[in-house]
Amino acid sequence: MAKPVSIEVWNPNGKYRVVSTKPMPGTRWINLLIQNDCRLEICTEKKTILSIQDIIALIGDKCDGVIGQLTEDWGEELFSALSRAGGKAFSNMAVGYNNVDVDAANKYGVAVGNTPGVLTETTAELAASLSLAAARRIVEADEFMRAGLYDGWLPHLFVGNLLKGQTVGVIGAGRIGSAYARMMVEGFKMNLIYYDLYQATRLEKFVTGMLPLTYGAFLKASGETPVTWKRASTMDEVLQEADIISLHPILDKTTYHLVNKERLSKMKKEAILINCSRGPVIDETALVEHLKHNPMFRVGLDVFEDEPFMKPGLAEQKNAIVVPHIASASKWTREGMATLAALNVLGKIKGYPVWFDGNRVEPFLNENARPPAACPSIVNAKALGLPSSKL
Ligand SMILES: NC(=O)c1ccc[n+]([C@@H]2O[C@H](COP(=O)([O-])OP(=O)(O)OC[C@H]3O[C@@H](n4cnc5c(N)ncnc54)[C@H](O)[C@@H]3O)[C@@H](O)[C@H]2O)c1
Ligand SMILES: O=C(O)[C@H](O)CO
Repeated sequence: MAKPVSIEVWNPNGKYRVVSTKPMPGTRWINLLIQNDCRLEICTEKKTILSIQDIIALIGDKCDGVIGQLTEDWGEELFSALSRAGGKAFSNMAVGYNNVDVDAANKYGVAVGNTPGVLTETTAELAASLSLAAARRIVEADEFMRAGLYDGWLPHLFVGNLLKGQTVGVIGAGRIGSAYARMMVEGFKMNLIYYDLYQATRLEKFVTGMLPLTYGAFLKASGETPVTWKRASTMDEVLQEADIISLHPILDKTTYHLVNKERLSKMKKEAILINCSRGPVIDETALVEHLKHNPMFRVGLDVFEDEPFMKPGLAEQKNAIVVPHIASASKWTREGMATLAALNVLGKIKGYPVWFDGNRVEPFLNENARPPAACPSIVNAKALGLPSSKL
């Protein structure tokens, strides 16, 4: 028998029972659910990561849908419990869904939602922030200053890397990887090399394409050296050529330990590696060793292999900047993620179709208009045979 978990209840007489495993930012998501006849139960338990048993207790005997978090292990046990309770929808409040066993969800006919698009720029901005902080050694310099060690300007004090004219490498040039690439190319006039399984046509066009308004054409017209781009045919090409490399693929079997000991050794000695995707994309133990032996190599990490923990030795490395998985943490984005997650669950409960393009979710985010009668993004829509619509 599962232990009861503390909850806050909204609209107790609502017809549909929806559970959120965490309080989420903003109120729009709450209002949208209760205005649509949902009884909403928000888990207020103090511990950060809920266990499977906690979530089973939250689901209870009758539950129409759950909004959950990337820290939860959504597999056979939870989807069977949700299905037994009559549930048909689950949404992660995240774009990444490597914590979800989609095959198990398919088996129980549960739709799985995620929250693409709304976090693209925010996440890319954190990757850009980490790139700058690592290149200019901002965290080390801040610690030095606060420790009272600054006793005057010196020619060698905290010398870092100039970005302009250097090469930025992007691995996984999807929504976030492309947004980051644009920021670094446009903001710092860096040349671009990227690796992805697919061609990032819009990104390539942005950098140099033939249209009069592209960035490359603009630089040329202003008498500046145009930036260049290259699609690498192997990931190793990016590792060897780039001065800063930012990782933005999904986490799956093909990207687990994509950056390992051997690949680290192919990177330039003074390169910078940024990870705002998922921790296991890097072999973190190998990274710690690499940082120890290459003091001029720097990393900026938002995600970790055994989150919330770091591998032994990482915290002691001065050439590592570490932040606690905050890449999507801007107010607008987090409120938008909550809205998309709630609308995924609500849409399925109401029998709405699935929105035609998870890259164009803006209509759901307009606070002054009623959102489209659709689920913004359901990752297993095809497997479940759910109809899609532009409305
Ligand atoms: N740190 C954070 O807070 C944070 C925030 C948002 C997203 N993320 C992570 O970033 C990921 C990407 O998000 P997105 O919206 O850009 O997704 P996306 O699907 O638009 O982009 C992912 C890209 O990775 C590419 N890819 C897949 N397998 C690859 C491989 N083996 N080698 C190279 N490229 C490969 C895909 O082709 C795609 O272009 C998410 O899945 C999530 O895990 C993290
Ligand atoms: O996948 C995601 O969305 C992030 O990790 C949290 O924003």
